Amino acid sequence: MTMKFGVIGTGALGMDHMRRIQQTLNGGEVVAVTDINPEAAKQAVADLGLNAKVFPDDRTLLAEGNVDAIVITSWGPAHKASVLAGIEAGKYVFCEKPLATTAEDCLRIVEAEMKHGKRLVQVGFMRRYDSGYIKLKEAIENKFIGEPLMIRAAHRNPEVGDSYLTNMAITDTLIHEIDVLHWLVNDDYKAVQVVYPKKTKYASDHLHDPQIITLKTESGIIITAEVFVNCKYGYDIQCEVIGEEGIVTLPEVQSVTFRKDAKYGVNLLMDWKQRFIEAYDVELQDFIDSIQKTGEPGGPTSWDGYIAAVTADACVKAQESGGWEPVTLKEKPDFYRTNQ
Ligand SMILES: NC(=O)C1=CN([C@@H]2O[C@H](COP(=O)(O)OP(=O)(O)OC[C@H]3O[C@@H](n4cnc5c(N)ncnc54)[C@H](O)[C@@H]3O)[C@@H](O)[C@H]2O)C=CC1
Ligand SMILES: O=C1[C@H](O)[C@H](O)[C@@H](O)[C@H](O)[C@H]1O
Repeated sequence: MTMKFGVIGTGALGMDHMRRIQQTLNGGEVVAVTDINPEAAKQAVADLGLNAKVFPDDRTLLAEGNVDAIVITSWGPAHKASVLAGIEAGKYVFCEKPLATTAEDCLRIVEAEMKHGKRLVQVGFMRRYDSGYIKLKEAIENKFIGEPLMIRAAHRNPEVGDSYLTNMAITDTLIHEIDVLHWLVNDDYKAVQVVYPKKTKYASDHLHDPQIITLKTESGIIITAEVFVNCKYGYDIQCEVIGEEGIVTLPEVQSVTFRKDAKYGVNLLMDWKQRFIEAYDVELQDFIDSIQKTGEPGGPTSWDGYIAAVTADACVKAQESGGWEPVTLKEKPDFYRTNQ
């Protein structure tokens, strides 16, 4: 049975997801699209050769698009309304990060999904599907390094534009580490702190860059995560878990080693789109397969989206205060207590 998708937001990632649904994955088809820029939606249909109808907005698409599921790849502030509309219509929802821009709005989504009575929502935290992070999690779960004690992470972009603001280092960029790192060690965050090292000359006047975020978990693990979005040299994601008996490190991106012009080295990526390209495929294929097999998506839930939002809120507060800020989560509902 082919899953009929409606896509809300036909920009960069929307195009990527439509392309993978149509050309790479099994069991899905894009039959409806919408964008606040209607020309962008029409162009997407033409460029991808879709047999899809363009709708004026998400609600009309849900009402008339004859879809089984929606993919939300609009701007973050628009996600909440589309997620709630999808749940109200009883449709499955794949929502790109963030689930919503505030913890309060994530709770509204949690309440709506629980009221509906079964899980409909998967959040696009694709690093959980990356083979490197999966290998890290397996090593930790198998006690290969003993108990994890510390994590050192780095999220580096070659450069960002003037529209990139200090808080986006948390809400847009670190949000990936916020989700994947507590999943990695199966622990909750307790408190966070942000410090600003010496600023790079390549950062806009208004932007603190780099930033170092320290996260403390309930079991006492200390995570230091560097966000450096004008590092110039490449798009570089690092993660090292230090345990009682050893260390496990996220594998480097595969590249040929070269010897040329009296140099020896490897190529680094410059574009985030390539770094987790397989994980994007796997997360969406899992969304399709899990729904067809169990009637529910199997990936990161609305509750994971809530955890990320609460933690991000604390980090943004810590950017201002310079001190430790608590991460205070509500009790996890049984509705979301499934093995992931
Ligand atoms: N998982 C990941 O690694 C990544 C996730 N993202 C997330 O994906 C989402 C989209 O990001 P990009 O594609 O880079 O942005 P983009 O700006 O390229 O595309 C967003 C599109 O959504 C449209 N849009 C905005 N509000 C809308 C609304 N209310 N209804 C319908 N369309 C609307 C815009 O017109 C635009 O065409 C963001 O939430 C972003 O955080 C983006 C990059 C990577
Ligand atoms: O979600 C993303 C991308 O996946 C990159 O990892 C980040 O660097 C970027 O800021 C954000 O849009």
